[in-house]
Amino acid sequence: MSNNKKHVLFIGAGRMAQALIKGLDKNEFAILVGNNGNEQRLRDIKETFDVEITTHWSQEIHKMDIIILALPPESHEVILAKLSETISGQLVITVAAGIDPTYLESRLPKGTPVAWVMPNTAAMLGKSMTLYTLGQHVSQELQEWIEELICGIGEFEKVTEQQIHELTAVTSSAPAFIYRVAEALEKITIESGVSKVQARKLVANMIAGSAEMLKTNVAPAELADAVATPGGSTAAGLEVLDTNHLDHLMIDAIEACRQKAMLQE
Ligand SMILES: NC(=O)C1=CN([C@@H]2O[C@H](COP(=O)(O)OP(=O)(O)OC[C@H]3O[C@@H](n4cnc5c(N)ncnc54)[C@H](O)[C@@H]3O)[C@@H](O)[C@H]2O)C=CC1
Ligand SMILES: O=C(O)[C@@H]1CCC=N1
Repeated sequence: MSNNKKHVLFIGAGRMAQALIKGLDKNEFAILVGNNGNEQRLRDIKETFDVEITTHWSQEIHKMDIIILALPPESHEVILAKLSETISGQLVITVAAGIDPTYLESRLPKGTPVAWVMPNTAAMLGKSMTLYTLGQHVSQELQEWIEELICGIGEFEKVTEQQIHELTAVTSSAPAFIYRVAEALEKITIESGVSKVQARKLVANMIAGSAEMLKTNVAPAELADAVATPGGSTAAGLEVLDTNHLDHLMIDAIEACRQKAMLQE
């Protein structure tokens, strides 16, 4: 390990930890991964991502610069209590829905620098849309570390604590909504007699192209209008979506995510 690398400990080795580990620049960060005792999972991660693992993470805290909590929200209480016994100024980051800097600061020693980073699973391809916000004790240098960490996994925006509470559903949960849409379209595509591979290519590239169009900053309604030739076929499909209030369905789905995240603290 080069001494110039920042030493990062992941506590939690599930899907989000793995997405982040895959996306992070190993030239910048020396990664150590621990969990709550699933040693096979740790061995798999070591083999897959070529990182270090530990079965006793609490003994490694003093060597770390950054600690990333990639745990279920409800596991934080216990882990933060354990962490408090050994921590001495390291930066603590959580990626958990509903666990904000105020929560972290109230359970860690006074003055501990903390941050809330909200990525999505596209981190594993360096394509996450990540939100972040800082606690009260994060220096300019530590903020730069955080941005170095998250720029490796995609795009990011600094927002307020309240905004992460509200927008986790959009940037981190809603990818699952898009995958549901993709699943339905793939099924329909396969019914036309193309192979699964062809169906994936058609649907994935259609969604990727649409995302690129959105990035041009033209309004979604205008983009939809441009697809819907007057008197043409697309308008008939849009009418079905509008009559069935796709927008209301989306609001309800986002609200359900928000309510659940609030209950998890
Ligand atoms: N999956 C996603 O797309 C996103 C997840 N998140 C957040 O990431 C966190 C983890 O979610 P996933 O990776 O999806 O869940 P997961 O169930 O795949 O992984 C959770 C990991 O935490 C470990 N763990 C649980 N309790 C522990 C404890 N007491 N000590 C040490 N390790 C413990 C488990 O062994 C497992 O490795 C959650 O807080 C979630 O809100 C945030 C953004 C997106
Ligand atoms: O489903 C969850 O609870 C996590 C948080 C946002 C995305 N996945």
